[in-house]
Amino acid sequence: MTAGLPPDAIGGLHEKALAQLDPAHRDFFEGGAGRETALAENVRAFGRLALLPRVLRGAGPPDTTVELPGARAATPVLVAPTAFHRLAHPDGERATARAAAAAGTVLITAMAATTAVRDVVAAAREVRADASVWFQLYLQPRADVTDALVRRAEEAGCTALVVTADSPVFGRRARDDRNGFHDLPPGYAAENMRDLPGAAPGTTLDIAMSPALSWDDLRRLRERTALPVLVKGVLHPDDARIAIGEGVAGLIVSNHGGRQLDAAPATVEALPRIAEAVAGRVPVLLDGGVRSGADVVAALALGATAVGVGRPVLWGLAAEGEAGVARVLAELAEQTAHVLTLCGARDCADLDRGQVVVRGRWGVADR
Ligand SMILES: Cc1cc2nc3c(=O)[nH]c(=O)nc-3n(C[C@H](O)[C@H](O)[C@H](O)COP(=O)(O)O)c2cc1C
Ligand SMILES: CC(C)CC(=O)C(=O)O
Repeated sequence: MTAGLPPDAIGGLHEKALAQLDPAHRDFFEGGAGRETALAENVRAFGRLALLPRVLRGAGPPDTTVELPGARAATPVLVAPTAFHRLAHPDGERATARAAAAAGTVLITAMAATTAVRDVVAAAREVRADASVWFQLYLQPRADVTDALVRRAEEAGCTALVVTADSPVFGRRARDDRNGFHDLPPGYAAENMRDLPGAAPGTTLDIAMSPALSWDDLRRLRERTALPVLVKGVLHPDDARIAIGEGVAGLIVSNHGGRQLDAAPATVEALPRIAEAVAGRVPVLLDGGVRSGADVVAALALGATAVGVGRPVLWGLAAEGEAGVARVLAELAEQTAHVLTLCGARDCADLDRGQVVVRGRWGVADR
């Protein structure tokens, strides 16, 4: 179990998941790139932050709904895209989709899902007719493959596309190397990759990553879809400005949960400069290391419209399937509402940057 996690519902599910998962799959879900510095820092950076509550504001119970591209969410906690849910639980992405829909939040389903996007959206819509599912996309060097994936996401009923831009090459993950875990085991497949241009009928294509991709490819995508396009994996303020110039509908500040560039900063440390560069023109989301309602509220105060959670959802899924994911999402939503109330906030936007301070570095020295 990760050091420092409190013995709460999420911590309990984490422990249970670790005990139940096949060790190679556990390492795939838990691990990061290189020395796992970015992975650890994402969590630690939140731990360095404290919240300054406002008092006697007559705020009443907070309204936690957030407006997002192609979605209205009941809570600012979204499900970040993660691969291979059927390795965590036999119900896989369907279980995650049902729990996210029941929580009234957005599931960003992964291109590397072990369930086809049409089945993921159908599972979500069984629970809630207006459930929002976004499709996470790695732009493929073959444009006809990207186009086919986008058509699938559109036909399935996804309401936005999330282009992951932080993966010009696959991150080097020591745990996976040690375990020889580089492919899905027999009986599992990246179902979205089946029957694409260039694949023999019935077979799946490998997901390609390419350092040759550029903003031109993103522009090409935008010209071919009416769906809002968000870019995930932005850490540099200049990239945030370029993305806005390219007409993106939103940005996700992310270091891929510490699984790509290990030298990347903690996402919550990158957030204020991105929020400044964006200046409210599009929603800025963040993922990486969010483990509590206080983390969510700190990110909101620093300029995020909403956050994504990756591993905690996988812990819930591995431990208890749909019910486990539901518990994780309910816990984070409740904690968020509670912390907003304690901070005197009316809603998720009723916070400001001055309410977040760095522990040990705020106080006498700053006055
Ligand atoms: C097991 C695992 C698989 C992931 N797969 C993807 C993926 O296929 N596409 C993607 O854009 N991000 C992927 N991510 C990154 C997440 O979307 C997200 O950025 C990260 O998990 C957030 O950090 P957290 O796990 O600390 O919440 C993955 C993360 C994990 C842990
Ligand atoms: C299988 C990969 C494409 C999924 C991924 O992005 C990750 O493991 O971080």
